[in-house]
Amino acid sequence: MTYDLTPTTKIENYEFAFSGYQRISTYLTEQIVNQLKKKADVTIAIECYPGVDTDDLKQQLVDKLPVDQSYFADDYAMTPESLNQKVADTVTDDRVLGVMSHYQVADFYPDIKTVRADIVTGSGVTVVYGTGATVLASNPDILIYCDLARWEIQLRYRAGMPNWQQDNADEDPLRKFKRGYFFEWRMADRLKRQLLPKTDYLLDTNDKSEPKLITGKDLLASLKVLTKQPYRTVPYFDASVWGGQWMKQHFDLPDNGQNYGWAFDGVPEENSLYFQYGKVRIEVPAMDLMLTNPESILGDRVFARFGAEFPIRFDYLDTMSGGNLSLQVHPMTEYIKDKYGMAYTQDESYYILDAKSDSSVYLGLKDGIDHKQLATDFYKSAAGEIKFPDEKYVNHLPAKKHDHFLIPAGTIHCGGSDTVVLEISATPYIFTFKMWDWGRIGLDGKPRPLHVDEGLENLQYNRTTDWVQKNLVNQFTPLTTNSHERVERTGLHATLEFIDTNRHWIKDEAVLKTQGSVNMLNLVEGEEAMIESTTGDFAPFHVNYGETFIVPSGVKTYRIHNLHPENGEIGVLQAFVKE
Ligand SMILES: O=P(O)(O)OC[C@H]1O[C@@H](O)[C@@H](O)[C@@H](O)[C@@H]1O
Repeated sequence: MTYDLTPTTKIENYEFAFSGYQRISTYLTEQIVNQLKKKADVTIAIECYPGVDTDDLKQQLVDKLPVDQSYFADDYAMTPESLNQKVADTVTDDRVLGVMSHYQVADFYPDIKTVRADIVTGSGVTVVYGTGATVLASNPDILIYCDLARWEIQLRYRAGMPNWQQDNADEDPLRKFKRGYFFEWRMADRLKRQLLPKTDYLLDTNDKSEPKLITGKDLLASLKVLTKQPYRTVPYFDASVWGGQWMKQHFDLPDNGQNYGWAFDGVPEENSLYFQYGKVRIEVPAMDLMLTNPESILGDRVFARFGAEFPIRFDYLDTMSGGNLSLQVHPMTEYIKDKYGMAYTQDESYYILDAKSDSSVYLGLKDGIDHKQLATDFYKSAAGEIKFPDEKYVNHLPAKKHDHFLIPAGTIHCGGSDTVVLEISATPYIFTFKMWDWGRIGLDGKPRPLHVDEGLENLQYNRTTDWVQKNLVNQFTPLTTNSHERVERTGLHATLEFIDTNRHWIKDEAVLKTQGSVNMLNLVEGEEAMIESTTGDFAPFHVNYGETFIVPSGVKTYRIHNLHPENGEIGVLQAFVKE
């Protein structure tokens, strides 16, 4: 078996799952007719995640229903000019970074009394659709939620989709993404959290030509299933200026004509989930699970600390036959809080999944360097006057398979070429202050944005060679050894980072504890393994080499079974939030 690109949870008992607008509109028409037998006036609200194709929705669904009047919610939102004024502090002028917004969708509908009254008094069948439909029609007879995954939104941005209420089809996709990340998705997720528990139907609009409809109850029941068993998110892959060829070969990825640098496999804020209902497969954002079941997934302790946010992120950085990442720094906790409104920072680590003889990691400063000169050289290299003399300032360390480099925020770092990194980090991932990008241009033909000022403000000058070796490189502590397994703690940094990682080398089988936290794991050595319930509560769950999987806190204990003991030990990396 190779890496599964479409991990799917099969749902056995469900009411129905329809695909295609025709089938969906026929069904909804029947529901409207049924409602009309009970009452004279029926209101339907179709709430849309920003990015849903509302023209399509109108033509293919709204116009096909027996409707007396329809309202496109977005038409009643404030003008783009007023909206931009209102969110200027959140969106900012930076190309990459904004400030986490506190907005609610309703904040952008300041003047809707009249239309609300019209909707309430309208006779016959009224449909309100768009982002903010439920702000206009807050108590509909039928509520439909149109969902869309973040990766699909990003692909649509790149293909020219504007942001919500904007006319920015041609804008830099980095800026569109920033607007989504800091503003639109936060606001939409807040509304979604209120609506999912009461929605009558979920419309999956990821595939424009083949939308799918299930009941809200079935969605909630399906999400509940995942709170009691291991599961995987649907991975996605993206090219990068430094990207490599390893994932293409090892994960059997389609040829994209260039490279794959990134794999998002274990970023619950961005990835999605697949559920199978008979012949119909539904895709929903993995955020839906967080928004509806945060305590069961995270565990009380982690939920109390992070709220409905999944705090651990696994992703891949593949530079095999590619280039170096940028030389970079992440913000310290106080800085990210004060400047970007984030509750915790981008603490990281690089687990080396595969390497060549020349693989390396840049980590921490050298001893005895001149700090002023360092800053001058960063500015000069940013201005294109010199090539940054990294060998003068930054440690360049050899990296081999199964090494683990810890990268608490404030530490200068960079992954070298010819390396496959499994990044095991805190969830934030765009707070990267690039300080030197090796003088190259990005895939879009422009230099990638540098943040030298911010980087210098956060650089920890005391993290030099000795400290780095003693604190950040292969800090392995043996925990237990028995006839079935060897367990070692491999990271992350003991006091500076909140994630712990244990590595289990399993001969035949071993029982793991969730440690009162959600667990995120990856099979870092061995072809395949089976995750089994110690209490018979879930069916055996199969994992292949390199797959990231999640075990909810409530599972408490689970067995990992080496399916090929004759081939030697398997290695499993287990991450959790430490006590
Ligand atoms: O920023 P580039 O050079 O693409 O580096 C790739 C990535 O490296 C990782 O360590 C993370 O810090 C990411 O936030 C970063 O974006």
